[in-house]
Amino acid sequence: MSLTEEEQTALVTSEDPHHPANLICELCRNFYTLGWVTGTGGGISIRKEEHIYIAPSGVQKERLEPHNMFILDYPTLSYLRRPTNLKPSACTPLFLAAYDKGAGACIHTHSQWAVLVTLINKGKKSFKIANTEMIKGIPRPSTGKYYGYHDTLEIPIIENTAHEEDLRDSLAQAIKDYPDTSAVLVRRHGVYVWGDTVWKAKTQAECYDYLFQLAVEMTKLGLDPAGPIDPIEE
Ligand SMILES: CSC[C@@H](O)[C@@H](O)C(=O)COP(=O)(O)O
Ligand SMILES: [Zn+2]
Repeated sequence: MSLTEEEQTALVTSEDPHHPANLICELCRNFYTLGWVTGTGGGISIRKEEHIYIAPSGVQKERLEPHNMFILDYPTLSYLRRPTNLKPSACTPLFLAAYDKGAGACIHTHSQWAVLVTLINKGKKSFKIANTEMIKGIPRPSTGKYYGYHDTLEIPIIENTAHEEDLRDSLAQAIKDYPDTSAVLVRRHGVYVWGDTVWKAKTQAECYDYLFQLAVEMTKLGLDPAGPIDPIEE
């Protein structure tokens, strides 16, 4: 299905700040200030009905414009819009793995806290944290609710590859092996976080980044992020 130039332009032109083409630009500017998408790394993709919006590859994410966006028809995966002078993000196959899980949006950060938490868990295939308030910001699909304060949150860690797109199979496998997760850590690289909506993906990414930083700082203090609550001395 090929669209006319005018039809393609209409898909990325809107005054609505919540339009995916506008929202990707705004959120990347926000995420840049957090150190999540610096140096062209990281990004976000948003699904609107059968259209998936994807930013171009190798560009400064904090300087994106709505007319830079690629649009994929889902699930046919045919491009409805391909800016001629750009390539789609190398994260595209990984974003698609999240959409296959039913996501409404997927965020990829290069947060240093995500990288460090994979290093304090070197040799391990997952990161665990428990008994921490912000765990309650993460949904638990098997219960249809959210994790509780006393739950143990477990996030899979996959090994990085030379090229982003080569992560797809191991990320898809991690999603299958951890049905209650909404994030996959990539060792020495960053994290992918997805949510039912762009706002859930955003708040979940914020909760995860908080938990990653807390785990790193706890470990520096000799505390176990997945440890029990200490008894109160009478
Ligand atoms: C600084 S290079 C970073 C990339 O290799 C990759 O890890 C990344 O997250 C962004 O890929 P991109 O294709 O630019 O969207
Ligand atoms: Zn990356």
